[in-house]
Amino acid sequence: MLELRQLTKSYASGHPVLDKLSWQFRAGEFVAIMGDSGVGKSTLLNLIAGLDQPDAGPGQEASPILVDGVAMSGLDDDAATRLRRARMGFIFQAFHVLPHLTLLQNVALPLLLNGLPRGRAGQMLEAVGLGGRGADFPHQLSGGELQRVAIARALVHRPALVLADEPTGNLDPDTADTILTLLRQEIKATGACAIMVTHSHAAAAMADKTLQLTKLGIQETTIVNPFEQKTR
Ligand SMILES: Nc1ncnc2c1ncn2[C@@H]1O[C@H](COP(=O)(O)OP(=O)(O)OP(=O)(O)O)[C@@H](O)[C@H]1O
Repeated sequence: MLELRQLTKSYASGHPVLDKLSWQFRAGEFVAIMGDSGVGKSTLLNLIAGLDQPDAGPGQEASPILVDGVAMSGLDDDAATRLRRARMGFIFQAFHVLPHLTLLQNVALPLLLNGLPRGRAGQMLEAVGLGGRGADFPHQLSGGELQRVAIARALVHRPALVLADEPTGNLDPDTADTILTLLRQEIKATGACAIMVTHSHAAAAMADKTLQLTKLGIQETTIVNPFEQKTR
């Protein structure tokens, strides 16, 4: 569904943050990405989202990011926007809930932009526990409630690829658990792939697999939920 081929990203300072990263993400898979602060997790998500560009030029892979076999680097701005809008859902800090729209309108936005029926917006608000709040405006919500709106909006149009950067960062453990269960159910129901960057072991334990990003590259690792460990 998503393939990274020798993906490399350097900032002006020179040394690559991501150095020839290769991985295949499959449809229906919920993957957590963990790693030390500054190792490049958000950079990786931004590149996949097309919000930032990988290194290009001699010695670099020509198509380092493929979505359903389509090279992101081969798309012009319009085509990249269409792909993002139709096929991706974002749970990023940068994609804030829009302040002048009601919660229902915020969640319905991806449906509107994709020409889809808007009925599912109300269902998604309900699924994140905000069923009665559709007419409210974002300023009336707590940080955690806003995050739930962002999650409903990211999933409402059944995207093939969900990208989440610390989606449960400002949620209490119970709400985080409910939200990740919902994310998981959605992925399993729609066959989407979700990639979640997190520092939380409890969140990572909800994923099918956890990848550890280090300076040396990316590799699968085993996460044990500390709350589920048996005491002897
Ligand atoms: N726009 C930028 N210009 C220059 N350097 C950047 C830029 N964005 C990120 N970096 C650097 O790239 C490295 C990786 O940053 P990134 O935000 O991807 O890390 P991260 O793993 O997500 O960290 P954290 O867990 O703290 O959020 C850091 O050293 C950061 O300073």
